[in-house]
Amino acid sequence: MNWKLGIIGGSGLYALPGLEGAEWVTVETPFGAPSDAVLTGTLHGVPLAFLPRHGRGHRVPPGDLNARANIMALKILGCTDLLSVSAVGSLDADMAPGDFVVVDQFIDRTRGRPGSFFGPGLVAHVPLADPVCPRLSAMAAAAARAAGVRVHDAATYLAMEGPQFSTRAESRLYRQWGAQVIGMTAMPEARLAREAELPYALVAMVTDYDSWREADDVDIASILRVMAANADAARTMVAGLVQALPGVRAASPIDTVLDVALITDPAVRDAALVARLAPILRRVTGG
Ligand SMILES: CSC[C@H]1O[C@H](OP(=O)(O)O)[C@H](O)[C@@H]1O
Ligand SMILES: Nc1ncnc2[nH]cnc12
Repeated sequence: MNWKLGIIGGSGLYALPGLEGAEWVTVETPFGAPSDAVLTGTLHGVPLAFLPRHGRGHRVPPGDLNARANIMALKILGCTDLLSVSAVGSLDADMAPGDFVVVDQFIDRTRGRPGSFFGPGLVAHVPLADPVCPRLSAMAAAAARAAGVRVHDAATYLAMEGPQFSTRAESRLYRQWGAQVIGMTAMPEARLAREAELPYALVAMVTDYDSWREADDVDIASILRVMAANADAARTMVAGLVQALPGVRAASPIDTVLDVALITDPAVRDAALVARLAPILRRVTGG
């Protein structure tokens, strides 16, 4: 088995019961501490590493998430692929609370969040035209369907800064932009996963209709109710997904994006930043 699936659990998904050899592991990263310890173990023979995005008990607000540490921790643990699970509001009348939406595009409206592992002294420009992994997304969609959930196979996710929900005018504007679901966390997470050469899929669980639909104004109490039901379905989806993984993981083009993305001449690279990025650069530099 050459898969190791990293799972980032969003609002309502703070643990993954039923793992064999389950252990909460504390991981330090060169970018600081992730949101919490990482639950490791195997499920149906597949190694998993589960990180509750906001920490157990939901302590970290979206704008304070250390997404670099979260992604780096899963990279350090040897994850090959990342499945992210998030609660979202719907901007599309057809995407109803309780539905799962497999996101394939993003509009990033977050502000001031550290959005790259790279920086002065080591510049990389990874492609992001197709920001998610089609293979993992398709398998997650199939597993969600098998879990009895209504699934939408593609959608654009608008990442807002939060933590407040959108005004009605913002919500209407995002609909005009073609966004179909809205959340506060998948960016810069998805772009960092790409920089870390980790194929990433996002299953968004619809909890509400956001603010554009006046009859169904978003409120946290109803979100929490839907989230509880969604979380059970998400756990069933994960169990189905790991059982459907092919025995041998074929290489993905995302595994090697840094081969062409790193632009800084090795002679002038910043040694300290190179060292900080060791878990990501090891494959490229052979170190
Ligand atoms: C509890 S509703 C708002 C909250 O839920 C989503 O978090 P996540 O993506 O981690 O499931 C949304 O982005 C907000 O952070
Ligand atoms: N309406 C909404 N806006 C932003 N994030 C959300 N997460 C769940 N519902 C949301």
